[in-house]
Amino acid sequence: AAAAGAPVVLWARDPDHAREMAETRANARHLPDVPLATSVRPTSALTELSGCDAILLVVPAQAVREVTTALAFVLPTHAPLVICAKGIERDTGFFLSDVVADLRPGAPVAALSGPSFAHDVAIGLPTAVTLAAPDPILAATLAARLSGRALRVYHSLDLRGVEIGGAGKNVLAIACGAAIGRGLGESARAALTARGFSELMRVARAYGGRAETLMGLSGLGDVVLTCASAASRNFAFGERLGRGASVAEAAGGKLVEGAFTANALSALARARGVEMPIADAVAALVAGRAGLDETMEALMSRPLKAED
Ligand SMILES: NC(=O)C1=CN([C@@H]2O[C@H](COP(=O)(O)OP(=O)(O)OC[C@H]3O[C@@H](n4cnc5c(N)ncnc54)[C@H](OP(=O)(O)O)[C@@H]3O)[C@@H](O)[C@H]2O)C=CC1
Ligand SMILES: O=C(CO)COP(=O)(O)O
Repeated sequence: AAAAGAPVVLWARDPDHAREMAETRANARHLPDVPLATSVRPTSALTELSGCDAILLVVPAQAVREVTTALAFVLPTHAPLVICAKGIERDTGFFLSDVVADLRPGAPVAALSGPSFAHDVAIGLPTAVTLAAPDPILAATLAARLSGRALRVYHSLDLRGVEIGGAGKNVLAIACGAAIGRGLGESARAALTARGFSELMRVARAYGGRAETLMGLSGLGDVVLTCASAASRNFAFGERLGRGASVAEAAGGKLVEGAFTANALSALARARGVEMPIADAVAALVAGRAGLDETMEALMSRPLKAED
């Protein structure tokens, strides 16, 4: 947002962290080698967001409800909230836009998603993402305001499709990482990526998402990035599981959104009669209901069918 020319209030929950960022003009905890742009003003006072005309909600998916609840007290109803997390609420199975709509009824909501490692964006490497909102003017306006020299923000009306692509790709990345960690090879990774993508298309269709959205940046684009890169926390988590680590060891204290999302995604699919065997397998793996070899065996012995 700062690179696109906006003055930015950067809220952090920890007052010491906000103070340190304001003093050092860097975020040593999360992006240590990237100086803060001069137009970024760190704070830990939520009330300082009340004058902002758009909010980027960049917290883990499972924290969206807590932070939105607090924000609802300070934001005017017309201020759009842009969800940047990729996941599904584990306890309720809600899409994140439904969590936000629940807490801020009638307020504008959008989602920003796509292939974009935070560090790449922060240092100004070329990146393209999608901003979706049901309101076409809001989607186009927010996308234009966030786009800059290095970050291209496309806009879309398909909020559900964008949310499903972002949440689902993390689950697929775990499957791909596990296959690589177990030594199953690049061909297995490609098979899991393609068949997993087909699962995402099916579940998105069942929830009203458009195929074009899934084939775009927030779907295929992010599947390609996350399933192929060891820099992805979800992929790296899967890779460590594949090498025999326990779930806790594999996570290593890092945020692994796919591990929180897999079960909820499987349940959403089942509720609409959609088959997602790869997501089911990841859900079983991260819950400790099945081992990796057993999971692969079950996937490989599924009845053959026409490719869909
Ligand atoms: N990192 C990346 O490259 C990308 C991440 N995303 C998505 O963005 C989301 C956040 O990921 P990421 O930024 O990496 O995660 P982090 O773990 O770095 O957390 C982001 C921020 O959220 C804060 N936070 C966590 N829990 C709470 C809470 N309960 N209340 C208030 N603040 C909280 C953290 O604060 P504190 O520092 O105090 O812990 C931190 O500043 C995820 O859904 C991820 O999938 C999407 C694209 C790229
Ligand atoms: O969403 C991301 C890139 O688009 C980041 O993925 P990880 O959370 O797996 O690191």
